[in-house]
This record gives sequence, C-alpha cells and structure tokens, in this order.
Amino acid sequence: MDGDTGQPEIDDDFDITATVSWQELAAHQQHLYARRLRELFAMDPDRGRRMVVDAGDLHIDYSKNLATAETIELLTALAREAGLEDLRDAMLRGDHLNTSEDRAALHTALRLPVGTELVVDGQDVTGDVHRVLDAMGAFAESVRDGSHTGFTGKAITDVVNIGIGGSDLGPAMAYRALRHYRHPRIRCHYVSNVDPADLVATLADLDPETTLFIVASKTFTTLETLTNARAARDWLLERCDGDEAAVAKHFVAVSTNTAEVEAFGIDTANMFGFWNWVGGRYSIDSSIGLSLLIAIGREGFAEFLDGFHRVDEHFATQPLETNAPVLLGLLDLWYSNFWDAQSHAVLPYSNDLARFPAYLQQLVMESNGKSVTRSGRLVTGPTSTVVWGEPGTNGQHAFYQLLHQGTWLIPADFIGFARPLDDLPTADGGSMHDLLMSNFFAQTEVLAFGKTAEEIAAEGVAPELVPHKVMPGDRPSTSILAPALTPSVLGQLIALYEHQVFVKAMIWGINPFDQWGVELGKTAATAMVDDITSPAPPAPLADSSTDELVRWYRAARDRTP
Ligand SMILES: O=P(O)(O)OC[C@H]1O[C@H](O)[C@H](O)[C@@H](O)[C@@H]1O
Repeated sequence: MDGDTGQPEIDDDFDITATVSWQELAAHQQHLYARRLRELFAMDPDRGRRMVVDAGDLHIDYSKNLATAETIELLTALAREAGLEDLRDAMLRGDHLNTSEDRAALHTALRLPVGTELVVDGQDVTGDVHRVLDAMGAFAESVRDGSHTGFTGKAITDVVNIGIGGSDLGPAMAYRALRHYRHPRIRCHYVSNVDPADLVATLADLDPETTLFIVASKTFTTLETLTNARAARDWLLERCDGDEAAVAKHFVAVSTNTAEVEAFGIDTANMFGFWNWVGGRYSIDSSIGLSLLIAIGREGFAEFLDGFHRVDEHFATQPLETNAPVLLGLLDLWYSNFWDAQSHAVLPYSNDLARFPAYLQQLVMESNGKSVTRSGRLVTGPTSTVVWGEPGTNGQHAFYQLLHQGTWLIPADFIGFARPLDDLPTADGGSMHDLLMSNFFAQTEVLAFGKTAEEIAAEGVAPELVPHKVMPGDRPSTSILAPALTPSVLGQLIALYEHQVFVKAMIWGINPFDQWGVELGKTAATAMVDDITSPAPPAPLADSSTDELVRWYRAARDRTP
C-alpha cells in the first residue's frame, strides 16, 4: 500500500505473463493436456465432493473442469502474484481503480446495510445510497398502492423503462427473472433500441392514462434513450391535449446528470440519482433498478440487495482457495490464456433467466474486452472470451451439438434451481421441473465424460457410424445450483459474476470499469445522420464501401414503392 495516498501500488510495467507462476501454469497445462476427466475422477474419486464451494445460497461444483488441486494452487499463486487481495480491498474501500476516468468502482456500496460506515472522497456513501433507496421505495409504494395516478386520476398499470446498455439489460433481465414476485396490477416494459419498432410495438398496447415512463440513463446524453424518451413524451402529449402538467405525472428520470435531466424537461423532484462511481453495467442495484423495485416492492428489492451483499462479504473475506468468484474467475482465465478458449457459454436451466446471458454479455465483454493495460501498454495475451448462451433445454436442440462434438473448447456454466416456482406433471405423473434438471445433470455428465469408440461399438453400432457417434468428453463445465430463483439468489448470482470479471481484469492488469471502445461508434453515427438525411446529393464519403452503402440506402429509401 502507498502510505501517502492510500491507493494500492500498481506497478504498470508488471507483466503477469512474464511471471514464474505464469510459466508454471503453462508447464502444468502441458501435463494436464494429456489427462482425461475420466482419469482425474478415477484417481481422485472424491473430487466431486471436494471441488465444490458454497457462497451464500449458491452451491458450485467446479470438479468437471480441466483442473486439479495443483491447478488451483498455481492459479491462486498467480492471483497473489498479481496482488489480487490488495486490489480487491482497494476496490471495496473506494480507491480510484477506474484509472482512466479517475473514479472509484463502488457498486458494492449500493448494497451495504444501512448504517455501515463508508466515507469515500469525503462523501458518506452509505448514507447517500440509503437516502436514494428510501426515496425510490416511497415512490414505488405510491405507484403500487395506486396513490400516484396518471393525468386522469387512474392508477398506473404499465411502467416503460427507456434506457439502453446498463440502463436496460439489468432491470429487463431481473424483471423477467423475478416473474413470481411481481405486483399483480403492474407490468413493466423495456424500450432500448433506437429502431422505432421497439417503442411503437411497446406503446401499441398501452393506455397513456395509466402508463409511467422511467427515463433511465447514467449520463442522460445517450442518443437512443433521449430520442425514445422524446418520442414517448410526444405520444403522451398527443393523447392529453398537450397538457404539459401530465408530463410530470408520467415521466421520472434516473440519472447522475441533474443538469441534463432538467434540460430534457423532467422536474428534478421526479429524479432519482446515483453516482459516477457506479458503472452502467454495475448499476442494476442503483436507482437504475427503479422499475424492478416498483415491480417487486421494497421488501423484494431489499432481499435482492441483501443477496449481492452476501456474495460481496464472501468475496471480501474468504481465502482465495475457497472464494467462489475468485475460483471461477481463475478457471475462466485458465481456459482463455492456457487452453485457447475463445468463448464461454452460460446455460441457465430456468426459462425466467432467459436474458441472463445477454446481461452478462455487457457485464463481461464491455468490462474485459480490452487490449491495453491500465497504463496503456498492449497486453501480452488474450483477455475476455465471448460470452453467449440460451436457456436449457432450448440450447440443447440448437447449439449443444457444437459443445459436444465441435472443434472448439467452450467452457460452460450450468445454472439451475432445486425448487421450481412453476411445475406441471409429466405424462407418467413425474415433475416437469425434475425432467428439466435431469437434462442439466445429464448434459454436464456427457460433456465431461463423453463416450468412447469402444463403448459405442459394444452397443452394436455399425463400424462406419462409430466415429460419428464418439463423444470426446473433456468439455469443461461448472454447475451452479441454488435452492430457488428468489430475489436474493438473483442478487447473489449477479455479484458472483461481477466479482469474477474483476478477478480476471486485475490479473490481466486491465481496467474493467471504462468502455472507451464504445465512444467512436457513437460519434461516427451522429456525424453520419447528416450524410444520410441532408436534402443535397450525398457528399462523397472517405471510403468507397461506406460511400456506396449510403448511396444505395438513400436511393432505395427515396424510391416510391
Ligand atoms: O446509462 P447511459 O449513460 O445512457 O449509458 C448507456 C450505455 O451507454 C454506452 O453504451 C456504454 O458503453 C454503456 O456502458 C452504458 O450502459
């Protein structure tokens, strides 16, 4: 620790890939490469009982990974060499780990219990967080109990969250996931895309008298969100004879930018704030979660936050060897840096978690899709893999073929629940949920252990078909089980992934809290609007491809059908 500043000492010339631990892991991979998971289980029959870790209500089995006790020893040594424990503590106490923006990354403060002391940059962070939570809670209650009414005095029945990226994916995912905990009268809708189809399709079924809009944007300058919000306001004004007073009843804002909220025309009395130390993709438990809070109520939202906090506590206190986000982050790094894995599948065996992979795509890839270190030096190895996935069993009938027999190594996370919130009987009087989970367990088994040519031939399969039916096995997976998909468990799952993203970033030496790569595309799109809308013939564009595309687009658009 640097005694003067309290910041962790970050050696920007430090290259993790040049360390002894890294070389040892590379040598270890060569040794493990020749081993089969079948052998590893035969040599260590208790592996499936030992290579498990519990964090809060999450029960995680990582024994079906291409790893042994020695792998974990070497990976945790690597993490120590990267100073992971100090960096974790630095993040939790609010040091400015987001170096390129000179900010803290304090999403963990959003779920600190009331009264926990945390002062950062002279601010009483927990006090601020709970003041906003209280205001959100009171507002949500007034919507839920019908006392907040629309311009004709009717209770709100529909909430439209207008936001994109971190101001959409989290609440949209969680609203869907927590279907069982929602208020019976209120439905939430999520509009993100600047494609007008999104807003038009959403508003088609809504009644302006009973619709509340939440304009959610950290910066309140995001083109898509402001464009959709303006169009939504026009829609409302058209239906209330231009009564501007209606806007105050039907529009609230969620943002860090008071000036822009005012400039947009939303009364700041109807604004719920947050802080620049909350990154967009880490903001679901800030006021960005207002729609979710309206849907599941104060108690549900408090349980959700408590779930995050339980995993935060685990992350903060457990030794690296039994620390779930650390282990999962290290295994991920093991595959991308030592096994050339380029993608990672997330497979929820829960239809309500259908948007969880999409949510993780932003969390993981916007955080760790970087190729320079904190000091701007090029990294010397791969960083984030591509994250993708679909709920099981749908994925089984679509892309699992590639997981089982394709040429890529694709580690997969299986997520499932013991107690169903919905269940129906099967034809033989069993439970559909048990059937779903039988698929979960069977898939992880087949991925890991496969089926050999001998086993297939012994079943009497024609010799020419045997190679087609061989299941190679050694396809790694991690199983994450929880008792049920509750608000708390959802919070725990999100925190588990947030922290594993951090673990990897700290070892690679990159900044997981900025996203400069998104900026140029935004600026270029704004500049392009003139090129495609000006009444004058298109000016030649710098490259022949874009030039030709724009000309084709304009001609086809302007041709009478
Ligand atoms: O919440 P906003 O300021 O509108 O930002 C919405 C999104 O904008 C950009 O795409 C950023 O890369 C995302 O991180 C952010 O979540």
